[in-house]
Amino acid sequence: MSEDRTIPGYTLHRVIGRGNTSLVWLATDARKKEVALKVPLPETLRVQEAAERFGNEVRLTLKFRHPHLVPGYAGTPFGPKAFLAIPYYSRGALSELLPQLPSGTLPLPEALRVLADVASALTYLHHQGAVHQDVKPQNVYVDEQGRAALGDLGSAYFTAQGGQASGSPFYMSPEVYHGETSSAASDVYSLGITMYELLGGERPYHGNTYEELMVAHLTRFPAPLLSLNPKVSRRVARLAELALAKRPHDRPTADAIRRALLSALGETPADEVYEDPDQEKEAAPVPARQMGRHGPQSETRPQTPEPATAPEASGKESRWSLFKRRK
Ligand SMILES: Nc1ncnc2c1ncn2[C@@H]1O[C@H](COP(=O)(O)OP(=O)(O)OP(=O)(O)O)[C@@H](O)[C@H]1O
Repeated sequence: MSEDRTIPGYTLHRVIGRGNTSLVWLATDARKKEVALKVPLPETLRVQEAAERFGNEVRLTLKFRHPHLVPGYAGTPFGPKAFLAIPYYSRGALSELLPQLPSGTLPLPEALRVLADVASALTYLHHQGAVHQDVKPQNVYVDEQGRAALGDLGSAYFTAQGGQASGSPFYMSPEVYHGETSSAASDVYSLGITMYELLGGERPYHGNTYEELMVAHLTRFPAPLLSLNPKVSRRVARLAELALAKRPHDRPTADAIRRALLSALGETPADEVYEDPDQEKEAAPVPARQMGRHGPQSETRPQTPEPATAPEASGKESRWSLFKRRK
């Protein structure tokens, strides 16, 4: 990515991050509001799988609306003008925030809150029939109020439409290591690893290579979370351990984890209610096949991308309704 890139409507200030796919700029929009602009790296545009991944992130980020998913303000999924505008989180990703904290970890109530927010985002995605596939602290952003948003939808897809299983080796479920299709339960496994990291202070499995990590995820069992942090409630610890079950159907749902985390915070969990999810799914099917970073190469031609520069804060995009409490 050349650093002289211009994006109409934005003033680019400085580069704040660089991932495998994109360069991230601090920018201001026409109203002088700070935003983060993700712009694909030149190599991303050259490699079809990487370009599809960026395009998928743009399309799904603009599509989904939930208070704990990083929202998309505007974007163009494909081509030399591709970009994605999202909120700027001054503290960076959670993985970057943790080492800056004196204890290297969040105080328990803040960790429970962040995890409850991520579990809430997953509950929403799973309710929509989608899987995230890359849940990890590198993809969680925490705002100044301590509320978390899950980002990086580049690997996400609707299960009904099919997609390529993928993930990050420290967080990837046994079935994905086996090359099987990922499901909501695979996301729950990655959430379980993240729970260990935030509540226990360390990841449950270690390894220096992909193979070592694969062996650990497939054959080992985690230490009891309470032995790492006795302050965690029994119910939350039990669910974190169950989230790491080797068999997907033995794992709890993201919603069960969300409820346990909120209960541990002393709150009465409300049901999450969403507006017309079927209409949403049918409204804009996503050609997100064969997007994986660890799976076999695509044999499927991607569908023709639709132009998708979304108006910023159009007012029509909020399909999510606030949590409602049900008896
Ligand atoms: N909204 C944001 N606010 C502040 N910093 C951000 C934001 N988005 C990304 N960053 C910074 O930019 C870095 C790279 O972003 P990210 O990891 O999303 O890049 P990517 O190339 O899209 O992802 P991947 O490496 O998974 O392909 C992050 O680690 C973080 O430091």
